Amino acid sequence: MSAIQARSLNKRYGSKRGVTDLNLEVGKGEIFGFIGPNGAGKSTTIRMIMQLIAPSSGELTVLGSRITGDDPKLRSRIGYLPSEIRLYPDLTGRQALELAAGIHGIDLKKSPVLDYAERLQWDMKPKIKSYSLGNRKKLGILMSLVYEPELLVLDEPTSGLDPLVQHQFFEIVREWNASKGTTVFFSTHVLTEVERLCQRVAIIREGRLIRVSSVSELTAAGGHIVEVTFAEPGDRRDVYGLHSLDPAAAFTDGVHRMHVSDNKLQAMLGMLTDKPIADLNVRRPSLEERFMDEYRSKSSTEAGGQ
Ligand SMILES: Nc1ncnc2c1ncn2[C@@H]1O[C@H](COP(=O)(O)OP(=O)(O)OP(=O)(O)O)[C@@H](O)[C@H]1O
Repeated sequence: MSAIQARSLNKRYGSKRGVTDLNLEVGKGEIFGFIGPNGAGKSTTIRMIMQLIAPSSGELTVLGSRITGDDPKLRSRIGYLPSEIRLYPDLTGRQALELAAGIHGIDLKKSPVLDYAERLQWDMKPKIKSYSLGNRKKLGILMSLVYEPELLVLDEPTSGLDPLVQHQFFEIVREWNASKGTTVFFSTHVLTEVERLCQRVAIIREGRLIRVSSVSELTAAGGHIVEVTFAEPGDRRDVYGLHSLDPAAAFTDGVHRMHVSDNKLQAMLGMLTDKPIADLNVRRPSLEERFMDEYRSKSSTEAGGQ
């Protein structure tokens, strides 16, 4: 059974689009990334999953329940981290966490969340109103985990966290997913996070899903990046005819950079064998580079009127 299933899901805000014809399936136990630029529709999708806003049309099923209205029982099975956290300002961090645990009949002292608080270097004594953005975020993360939900829905969980804490957070999510089989659906702008953590990823742009695939497929399908520094200085693209294999071959800071499909790699390397090479790097594109490619290709398709 899927953890999340959307069929022809639409959300309009008056005449403005939120998301359009969204079809998405997230399997139970998956760690699923949801990426796209500002205003793409990530939070809109997440808010529909959390029943905070109603779809304009289409079907949405979460943990086997079709969403038709307010379903508090279903919501209590989902841990949610909103992009902007609003909490009781006069409670201390610990009191807020105790409150969240108590509502679900959980004894905070026996919960792994206290250990996670330490790993996230979170000070639970101050009042929430004195917390920095990062500390608020940590509290939000811990509150989403405290009652051991079946599904974690996280809207940009790492924004405002420093790199060490981000790393700890991802370790915790990975452990939680592995030990409890919790499904994780999270939105982010940080593609390296998706690459490190997710099995699959959906890319949304201007309210429409433009791709859903495994992270490895997305990077593998992108051919190879060949970066060459020649022993002779300066731009050698014309001299060595590099444009014949990649018309968009670039030259920056002494490095020639080509993007070639898998079936042209052999020809590219063959062409380089008799050239004076000082450094050569052949690699799969990063998710970020693939993501930019996806964007460019969709933009040019649309620009072509299709
Ligand atoms: N309450 C609202 N009223 C009107 N329009 C809205 C509302 N919320 C979102 N929108 C519009 O819906 C579209 C999708 O916004 P959404 O917040 O879902 O994007 P997002 O991908 O989460 O962006 P970001 O990365 O900036 O958080 C945008 O065009 C936005 O302006």
